[in-house]
Amino acid sequence: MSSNHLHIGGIDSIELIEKYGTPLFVYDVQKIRENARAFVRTFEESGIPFQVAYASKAFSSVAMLQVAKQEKLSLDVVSQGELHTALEAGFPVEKIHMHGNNKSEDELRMAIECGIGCIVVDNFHEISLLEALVEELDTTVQVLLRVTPGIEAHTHDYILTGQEDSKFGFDLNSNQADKALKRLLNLPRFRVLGIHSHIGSQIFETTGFEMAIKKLFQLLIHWKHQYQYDAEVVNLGGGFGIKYTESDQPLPLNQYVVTLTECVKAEAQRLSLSIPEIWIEPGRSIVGDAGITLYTIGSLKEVENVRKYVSVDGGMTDNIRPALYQAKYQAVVANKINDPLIEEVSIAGKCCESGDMLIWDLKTPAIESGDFLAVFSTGAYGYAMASHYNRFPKAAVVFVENGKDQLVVKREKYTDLTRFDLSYE
Ligand SMILES: Cc1ncc(COP(=O)(O)O)c(C=O)c1O
Ligand SMILES: N[C@@H](CCCC[NH3+])C(=O)O
Repeated sequence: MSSNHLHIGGIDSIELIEKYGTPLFVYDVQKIRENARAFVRTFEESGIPFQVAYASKAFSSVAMLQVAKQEKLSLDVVSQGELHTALEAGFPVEKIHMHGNNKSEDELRMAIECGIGCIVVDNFHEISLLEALVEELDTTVQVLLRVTPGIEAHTHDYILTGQEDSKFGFDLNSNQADKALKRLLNLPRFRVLGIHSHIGSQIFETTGFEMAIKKLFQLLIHWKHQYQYDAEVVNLGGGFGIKYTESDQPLPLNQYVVTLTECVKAEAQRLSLSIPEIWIEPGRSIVGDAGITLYTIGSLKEVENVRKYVSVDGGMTDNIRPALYQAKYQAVVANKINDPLIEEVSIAGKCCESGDMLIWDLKTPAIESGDFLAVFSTGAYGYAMASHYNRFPKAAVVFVENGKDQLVVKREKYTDLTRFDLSYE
């Protein structure tokens, strides 16, 4: 173990590189557990019945979902593939919630047939599909109604979801949500558990959540008076921000829950409504800061008086976020963590795209080819959004915990890339 090497979960990152190669995603499992427990513990302290559903879109793999299961979380899936992964992981199906703005009949059938806990209904087309399916399968289904509360959270436009002009959910202002509820209440095979709203992702302030809660409670009191309908569940979605760089100032995770539960209690009291069960769906805030990506540094190019490009053996294929959202990341040279920072470089990926840049203007020690770069907080929407662009095989994923490392997703081989190709001679 060298003191000049980055250690992750008590393990020397360079030893991990020697063992598994690069690019490599490494997750500190203890950190995942701490994040999950911060949410769960704070809910327990609030006295409000709750579910913390891990949004598996942030990082879905069998091992990850097994950790979520061990932490007694529920699960949010948005596709048949995510549901399949959950079932492979042995995740309790009654604790799985299914999302999606365009769920196919096949997806809905699979969800109902496996006994999913609840389907978050997004639109009228889906209600029709579900209606036919529950008749055909002679069964019942529990649903939440996803509404768009008309809140503009302060985050990147592409990760906003709660505004009126959105592809997700039933709009509150045009009475779509009322129409959907009325329709569902007339369908005896449907049990409407309550409502769902998700205002966006990577949100630091609690104001947006509080505004959403107020809007949702206005809806609940209206529904109570108008349709004698009492919601059992209010799902407030995910979106809790994490620290990527020094300029990010997220709240401690428990603080989000304290604010949400206090606001719920106050609204329920003000409107004389009983306190519903509160569900949340954090993804990024459970796995984001638990993941680090390790790369090998290859070519170096100096554009005189402009910048120095340092290229790594991954890039937009394992982390599309800088290209997609101008996301910023912090990184260190993993084999020189105590060396003085004397250079300023920009980290380029390996793809044939000028936009494949991971970090601009990073302060580093003197860099040489063969050094290793560790990019922090890549645990969410990194591997999950990985692609095969330029036919790069997907990276491997390793979990570290209690001083031990374990491969949990194998590195793809070149033969995996042509596995589905058929010849045309
Ligand atoms: C409906 C829903 N729930 C939960 C999440 C998870 O969000 P985050 O990873 O920001 O917590 C998302 C993604 O933004 C989402 O669309
Ligand atoms: N994928 C996005 C967040 C949106 C995900 C879910 N609605 C990100 O990397 O930040």
